[in-house]
Amino acid sequence: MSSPRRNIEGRPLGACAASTSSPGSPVHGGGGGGGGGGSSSRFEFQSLLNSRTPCADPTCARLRASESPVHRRGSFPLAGTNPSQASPPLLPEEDRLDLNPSFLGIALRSLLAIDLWLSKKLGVCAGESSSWGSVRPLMKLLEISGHGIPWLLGTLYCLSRSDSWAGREVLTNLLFALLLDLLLVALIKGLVRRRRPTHNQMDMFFTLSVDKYSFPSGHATRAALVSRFILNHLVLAIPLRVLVVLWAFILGLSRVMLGRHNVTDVAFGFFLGYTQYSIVNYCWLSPYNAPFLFVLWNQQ
Ligand SMILES: CC(C)=CCC/C(C)=C/COP(=O)(O)O
Repeated sequence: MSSPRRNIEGRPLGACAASTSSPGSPVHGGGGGGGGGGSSSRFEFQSLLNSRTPCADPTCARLRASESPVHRRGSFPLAGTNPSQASPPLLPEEDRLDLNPSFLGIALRSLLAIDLWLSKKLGVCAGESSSWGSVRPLMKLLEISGHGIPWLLGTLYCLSRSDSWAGREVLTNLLFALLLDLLLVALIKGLVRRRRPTHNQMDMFFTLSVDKYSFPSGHATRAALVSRFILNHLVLAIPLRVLVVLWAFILGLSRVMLGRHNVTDVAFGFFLGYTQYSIVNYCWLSPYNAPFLFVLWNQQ
């Protein structure tokens, strides 16, 4: 929301004084009982508020000029004409606010342009006729390996078969992690509403309505979350650990290669999944803090 413009004294700045105002009007600080000298800035303030027509007087012209983008930065000479009233050369408040967004805006736009360009370049399996179209079936197999349904069903199945407390505890937390992931990804997708790349074919297996949006990649969040979870809670030999990390990385890359996502969707997905694991670890469910859950599993 833009704040009302202010003059150098921090007062609200409306449009300029009317060139149509009579010499006796308060605009000129003359006549009508208006004061000269010491009270001129008060009249200037009134005139700024009361008129939106172009101005002729030089003080007002300077005020107008200060509002133009060319003059905004570093233009301070807006104080009253009396040198004793000169304010310190501070940037008007709205100028200080505007400098950052414009820099951020340029940086973001550049990042998005690079993102779109790179994603299009990497989308080599986006269709059967694409340059790597023959690898598409393999990429789609990878897609299923990171889909929410197999992970949820697999975890529930293992939970029903688990006969140790330790196993149940780990699986309960994996289930919690998967559900939290689905919720957060759906929430962010619904809020951000970034469309999938135009070269994507929407032929994905079992999607939710928010999955028409691409930011962040749900497969990437799951890949990061699940792989971090596995590495921390399963005792695996080194080659298997490397395989888990490779799976997560290739799954993320395959989202861009299939044309499902832009690079930033996947990058943010990895970050989100990594962070989600920290949340799950922080809220770790155990028979001590969530006994009802474990009693429930026991009754199965
Ligand atoms: C229906 C369930 C349980 C999960 C949906 C899984 C899904 C289709 C996610 C979309 O992933 P991307 O955002 O990576 O395309």
